[in-house]
Amino acid sequence: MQGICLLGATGSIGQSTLDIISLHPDKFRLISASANHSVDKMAQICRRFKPLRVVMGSEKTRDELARQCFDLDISFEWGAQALDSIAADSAVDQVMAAIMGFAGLSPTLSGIRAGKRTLLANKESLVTAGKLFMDEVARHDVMLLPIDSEHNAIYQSLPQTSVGAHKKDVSKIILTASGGPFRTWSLEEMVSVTPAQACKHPNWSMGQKISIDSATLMNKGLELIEACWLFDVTPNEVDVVVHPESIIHSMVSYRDGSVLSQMGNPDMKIPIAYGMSWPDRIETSVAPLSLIDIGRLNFESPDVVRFPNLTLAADAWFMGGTAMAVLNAANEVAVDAFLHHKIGFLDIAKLNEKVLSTANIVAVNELEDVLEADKMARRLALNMVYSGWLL
Ligand SMILES: NC(=O)C1=CN([C@@H]2O[C@H](COP(=O)(O)OP(=O)(O)OC[C@H]3O[C@@H](n4cnc5c(N)ncnc54)[C@H](OP(=O)(O)O)[C@@H]3O)[C@@H](O)[C@H]2O)C=CC1
Ligand SMILES: CC(=O)[C@@H](O)[C@H](O)COP(=O)(O)O
Ligand SMILES: [Mn+2]
Repeated sequence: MQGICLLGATGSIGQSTLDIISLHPDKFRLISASANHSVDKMAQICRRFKPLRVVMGSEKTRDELARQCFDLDISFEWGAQALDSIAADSAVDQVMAAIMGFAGLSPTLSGIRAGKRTLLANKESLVTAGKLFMDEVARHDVMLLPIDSEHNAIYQSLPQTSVGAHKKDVSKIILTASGGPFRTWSLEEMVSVTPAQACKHPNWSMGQKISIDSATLMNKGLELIEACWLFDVTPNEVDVVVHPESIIHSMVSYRDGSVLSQMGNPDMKIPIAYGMSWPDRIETSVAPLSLIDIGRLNFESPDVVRFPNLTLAADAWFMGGTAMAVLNAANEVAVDAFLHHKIGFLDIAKLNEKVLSTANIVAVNELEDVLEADKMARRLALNMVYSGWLL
C-alpha cells in the first residue's frame, strides 16, 4: 500500500489523482491533502477518503473546514510550514505535487528532501528553481516522475532502466502543443478575448491558470524549460510542434532516425496512474484510443509572432540564473490580472517581455536567490499593471 500526500487536492490534477486512488483502494491510501481556499470541496474529500492530515491556506479556512468535519478524526492544519510537513511525513511514500504556481515549490522540495517519490505536475517549481531542484533530486536519490502529459510521454518514450528513464542515443525531443483555443486567430481577433474564452481549452479540462497559459503558449514555454531541466537538454535540442488533436503527447527522436511517441486520449488520469504505479501499469478507466474515429492527426509550426511567450521562455533559459523565476513570476501576475479583467489577453506576453527585460537577473546560488527574484519580479509586474504602463 502506497501512502499518498496530495498537494492541491481540490484542483483538476487533484481530482484526477483521487479518481485513481478510488479505482485502486488496494494500492493507494490518501494520507494527507491540501487546498488553499476550497473548504467545501475539501470537506467532501475528507468524508470520502478520510486522510490523516489536511492543510488549508489560512487559519480561517482551516477553522471552517474543522467545523464542517468536526466528527472526523483528522488533523486540520494551515499554512506553509504545515504544507512542508505533510510532504515529509513518514506515513507518505509518494507526493503528488499539484499545487498551482510558484507556491508549490517549497512543499515539493520538502518531499524531495524527505526522499519521497515525487510526481511532478507543478511545472512552475522546476522552471523557477531548476538546477537547485534537480540537485536535490540527485542528492536524495529521489524517483522523480513527470506528470505533465508531454514530459510523461517523453519519459515513456525514453529507454527504460530499473531506476528510471535515461537519455541515450537521443537526437531531439519533440514537444507537442495543441496551439490552444486561439491557434487560428489573428492578433486583431485576440485583442478582446475574454477569460472565459481563453479558459476553454480545445482538448483538456484543466485549472484556469494553465488553461490561460495554453492559450498564450506560455504553457509550452514553461514546458520547454521543464523539459530542459528534466532531460538535461537545451532548447536547441527541443522542437516544438503544434498538434491540434492532443493525441500524440510528445516524441523522442533517436540518432538512427527512429521516433518514439506516447499516444492516448487527452485525460490526465493516464500520466497520473503511470507515475503512481511505475514501473507497473494500472487501469485508469480512460476510454481506449480509437485512431479510426479520430481519422487524421495534424502538425504545424508554432507561430511565435502571434505567441511570443514561447520565444521569451527560450530567452529566459539562455539568460540563465533567476531569469526563469522572473519570467514565471511576471506570468503569474499577468494571468491573474487578465482573469480579473485588469489587462487584455495580448498584454500578458507584453508584460512578461517587459519584466524579463527590466528585472535584474542574477546567478542562483541558493533557494533564497529564487525566492527574492520571484518577489522582486512580482512587485515589478504589479507596478506595471497598476501604473497603466500597458495602456
Ligand atoms: N490540470 C492539468 O491537466 C495539468 C496541470 N498541470 C500543472 O499542475 C498544477 C495544478 O494544475 P491544476 O490542477 O490545473 O490547477 P487548479 O487550479 O485546478 O488547482 C490548483 C490547486 O492548488 C491549490 N492552490 C492554488 N494556489 C495555492 C496556493 N497559493 N497555496 C496552496 N495551494 C494553492 C488549489 O486550492 P484551492 O482549490 O483552494 O484554490 C488547488 O487545490 C499546475 O502547476 C499546472 O501547471 C500540468 C499538466 C496538466
Ligand atoms: C495536459 C497537459 O499536460 C497540459 O499542459 C496540456 O498539454 C496543455 O496543452 P497545450 O499547452 O499544448 O495547449
Ligand atoms: Mn502539459
